[in-house]
Amino acid sequence: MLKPNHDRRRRTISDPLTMALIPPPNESPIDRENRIKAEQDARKVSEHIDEILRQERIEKKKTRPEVNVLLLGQSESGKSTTLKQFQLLHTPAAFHAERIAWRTVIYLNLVRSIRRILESLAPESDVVYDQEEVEPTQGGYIDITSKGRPPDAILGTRVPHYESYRRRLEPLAELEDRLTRLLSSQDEDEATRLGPSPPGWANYQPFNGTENQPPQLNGRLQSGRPAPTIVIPDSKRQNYVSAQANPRSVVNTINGKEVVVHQRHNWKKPFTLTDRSKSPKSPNSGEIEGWWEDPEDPVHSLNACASAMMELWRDPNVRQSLNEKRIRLEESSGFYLDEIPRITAKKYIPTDADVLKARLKTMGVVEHTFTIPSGTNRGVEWRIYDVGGARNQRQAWAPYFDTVNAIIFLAPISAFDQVLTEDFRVNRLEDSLLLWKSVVSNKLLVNVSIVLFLNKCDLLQAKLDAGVRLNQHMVSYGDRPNDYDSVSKYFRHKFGALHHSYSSNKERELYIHLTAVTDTRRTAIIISSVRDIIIKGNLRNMRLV
Ligand SMILES: Nc1nc2c(ncn2[C@@H]2O[C@H](COP(=O)(O)OP(=O)(O)OP(=O)(O)O)[C@@H](O)[C@H]2O)c(=O)[nH]1
Ligand SMILES: [Mg+2]
Repeated sequence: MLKPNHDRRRRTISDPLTMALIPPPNESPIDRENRIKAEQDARKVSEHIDEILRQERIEKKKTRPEVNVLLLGQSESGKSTTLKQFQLLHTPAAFHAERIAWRTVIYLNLVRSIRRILESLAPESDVVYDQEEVEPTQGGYIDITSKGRPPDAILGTRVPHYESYRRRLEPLAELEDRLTRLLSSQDEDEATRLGPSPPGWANYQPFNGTENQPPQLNGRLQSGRPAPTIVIPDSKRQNYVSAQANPRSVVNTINGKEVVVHQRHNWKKPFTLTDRSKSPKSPNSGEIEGWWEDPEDPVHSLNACASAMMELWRDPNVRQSLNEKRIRLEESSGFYLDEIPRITAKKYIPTDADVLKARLKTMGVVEHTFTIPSGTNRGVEWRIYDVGGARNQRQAWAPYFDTVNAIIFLAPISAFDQVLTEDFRVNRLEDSLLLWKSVVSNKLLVNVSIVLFLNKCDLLQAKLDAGVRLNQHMVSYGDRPNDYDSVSKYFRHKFGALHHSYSSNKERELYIHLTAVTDTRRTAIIISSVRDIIIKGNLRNMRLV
């Protein structure tokens, strides 16, 4: 029950501050004037303190901003893989929850590797074509050539059990079609496809493996080969797919088109566990415990072909034939051929490493946000933008240049002997160098921190160890040693020198890392250091503004 009023008043005036502010009952006019002046002074001091605190809050907000990072680089340079590493490091629970969705992509990557092998072994490919004999307007082109070898050497690579492999692996054509349709966005445009022939195709001289003939095009060094994708002539493609196959599947599975993920297309949704496969299952409800109980699931076709796939990949004749054609599938994106039993198992769940290796081309811009949970930069919000790197995607980059604080540029230095998928005339490394030059010299990016990842160092090492010589593709390398240390040092210097000469900001410090962004442990260390560098650069730039 409430006490009477006087009680409450007693409590109030027992408060020392209130007591102090109550004027004495016998206050003289002079005392009153002094008291009012003192109160006004005290109010001014208090207001001044309030203003200082307000300014401090504004400053604090300024120094704990959100950081916008843009991942740049050509297609297949490793941008999306770097984004996956950021996710794995900062939002591991979400990353793990999505692992199952990557199963479909991994299946497709595996099936495409098998198709590449079969296409390269097709008897039609044994026919000796000279580049000049191929009529580019007919859409038929071959990137296997006899140049430098006698035709009978090629005929000698015919694989004994080819027909049997082809027949046993035929169900994969339908599976590839199904997976492709499930994953593809509908709005992929022309230039991201491998066919028909790009303009000037007839000028392209495929990598012929001879030491004394780096191919020249338009007066520039244009050596290399496309990513290990074998394209066989349209007229000869039917052999891979059974005559009974759905005509649509013929189109989808053999047009060489790479599957693309578009930001508007939520491709992961259909592949996460569905209502039908929730666990635990309830009897007679039609629910199933897992996808492996669903007879429609792609795993069944894949699992049924597992032993044929393994035999094909382990067949010494097949390996020899691939070697002769200089097809190194081990270096290609989405390589799972060494792990067929694990990947095709009915209850297969992708590991972190599998997800990092999975290849799905990006179209448009994908955004990922996270907040740093601990340490000096705790609470800072990061926005990372992953863009498509193919040539027809690069116009989407510029709108981000106004607001970006830092760029992580990826240059895959193992690609010195490869050409762009979207333009067979252009060497990948040359494209990376040109792109790098245009980024560092861009005036809009004058205050942006730049970190350079010289990526795919693991593949570079393997390639050099396999005897591929850099100076056959980059004459400027001269007769320096063809080992990893010398080559990586050379690339570091080359990219550094371009930054030094063309940077729009002469004060800007460049941070270069030799990376293999599929390697989680090493990449986590690099990402932490990059994070600190970016934050530091960001603060410095804010003081300059
Ligand atoms: N071995 C190896 N593979 C890598 C490395 N970095 C990326 N990859 C693989 O290369 C493929 C292409 O990488 P992505 O991250 O998809 O390339 P991207 O730059 O996003 O390509 P776009 O989306 O077309 O612009 C994937 O299969 C990756 O797993 C690396 O350092 N070493
Ligand atoms: Mg990507």
